Amino acid sequence: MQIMKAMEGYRAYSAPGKALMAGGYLVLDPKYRAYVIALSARMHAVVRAIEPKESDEFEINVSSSQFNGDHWCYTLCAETRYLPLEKNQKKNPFIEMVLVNVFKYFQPQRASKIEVEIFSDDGYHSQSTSVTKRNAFKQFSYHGKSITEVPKTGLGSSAGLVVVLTTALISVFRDEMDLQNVKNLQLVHNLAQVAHCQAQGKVGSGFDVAAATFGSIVYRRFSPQLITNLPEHMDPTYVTKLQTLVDDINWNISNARVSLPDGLKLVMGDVNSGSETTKLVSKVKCWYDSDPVRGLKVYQFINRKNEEIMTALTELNGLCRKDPDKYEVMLRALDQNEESKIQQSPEFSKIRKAVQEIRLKFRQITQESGADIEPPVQTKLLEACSRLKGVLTGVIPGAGGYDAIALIVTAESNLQLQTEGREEFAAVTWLDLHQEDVGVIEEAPLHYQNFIELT
Ligand SMILES: Nc1ncnc2c1ncn2[C@@H]1O[C@H](COP(=O)(O)OP(=O)(O)O)[C@@H](O)[C@H]1O
Ligand SMILES: C[C@@](O)(CCOP(=O)(O)OP(=O)(O)O)CC(=O)O
Repeated sequence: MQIMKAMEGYRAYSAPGKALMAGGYLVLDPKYRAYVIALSARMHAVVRAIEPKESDEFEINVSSSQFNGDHWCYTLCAETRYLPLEKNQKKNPFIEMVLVNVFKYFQPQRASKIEVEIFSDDGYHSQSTSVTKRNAFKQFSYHGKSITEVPKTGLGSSAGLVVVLTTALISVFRDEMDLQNVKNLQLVHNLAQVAHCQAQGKVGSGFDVAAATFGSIVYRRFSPQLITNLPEHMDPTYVTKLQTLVDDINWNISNARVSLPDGLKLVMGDVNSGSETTKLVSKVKCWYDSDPVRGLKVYQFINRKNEEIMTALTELNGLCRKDPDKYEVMLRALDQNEESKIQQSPEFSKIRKAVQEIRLKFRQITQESGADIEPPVQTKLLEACSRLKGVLTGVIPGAGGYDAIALIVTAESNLQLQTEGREEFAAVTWLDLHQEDVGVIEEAPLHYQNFIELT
């Protein structure tokens, strides 16, 4: 009772990370669709508005205490058109751009102090020297370094942060924030895309923000001009243009919810190095532009294969509902690595063949563009993985490179056990993650209290 009282006025939200299983590079163009899996690693925000304030200045304190006690303290007010100022000139462009856009969109007048606590699940960062703290509901890792210094695994921490923080702040300005309501999700998504693009200083495809909002989806992007056409923040027309963009314009994105077929799960293996997506993207763009006719042909080929994968996954979803016995036999064949039986399943064969063809094309692009999309060491690793029991297929998700690998495997398989002590898997840490259907959700504020260090 005492605790419940102390939690009054708090709200909590979480949003998932992502793995782009099919559609890397192509998804930058609205012509092509991508298959995006939302992950169980989540970013969390607990928010409380303490009203009202004597002055007309809002004060927004954001803390991320897992990262050596990181915190940012912003002030802003209507007179300065909600330009956020950080007390100690500490930079966090993602937090800053969320504040700019949410405040400009809502134009709140009655100043208040707002406190937000950010938490992030383990999957987002390498955990080498962290300390675990837990309560009865959740546990988080605490690092001795600041957020910019802890190595990332590439699951989309900034997109998760932007989505969850946007949601938390909207909940301060809106009484109703039901996240089952599509309109509310669209509001979160649109504001978060604008903030994320502005913070990154570029317009990516936005699949990470879409997955953090909507969950596992087949995604088609918005036209980049929707965001690049916005004027500067201080332009007097920014507010109305932002409001129109967020509320009235059809972004034409696709975000149809998907789920891996029953009995299959996603496994991610961190290879502990990482790649710079921006550099890879610009090298691939140069390659494409050097011969656009050929580039288009290659993209169209890869796109057909991406679509084949998506169709086969849908067919598997149907099969496991219509003929669960047959489906079960197929899964057991995968579990036992019985090649002749696996080949009798047209869906499994289609997925494996399409992935092989896509990977082959990306290896060619790797050679021709100099962008390490599938470097030989990752090819070797994926080949070794494909020989393990229970593995349907595997890719280097997203932009590829030296990032984590993603495998689709049977729910029963245990890769940790199969790979332990084996030389060819020495570089891999299997991440404790799974696919999740849903995007941003409301959480119980009570679950984020009184964390105790494990000894
Ligand atoms: N837990 C967190 N607390 C505060 N800021 C965070 C957190 N996680 C991510 N960020 C912000 O996102 C940035 C990382 O974004 P980015 O380089 O795009 O990585 P990613 O690929 O994981 O999204 C950090 O430098 C920081 O500004
Ligand atoms: C090349 C891309 O299509 C996919 C990149 O996927 P990653 O998952 O590698 O992305 P980051 O988290 O931004 O590093 C670019 C894009 O879609 O924006």
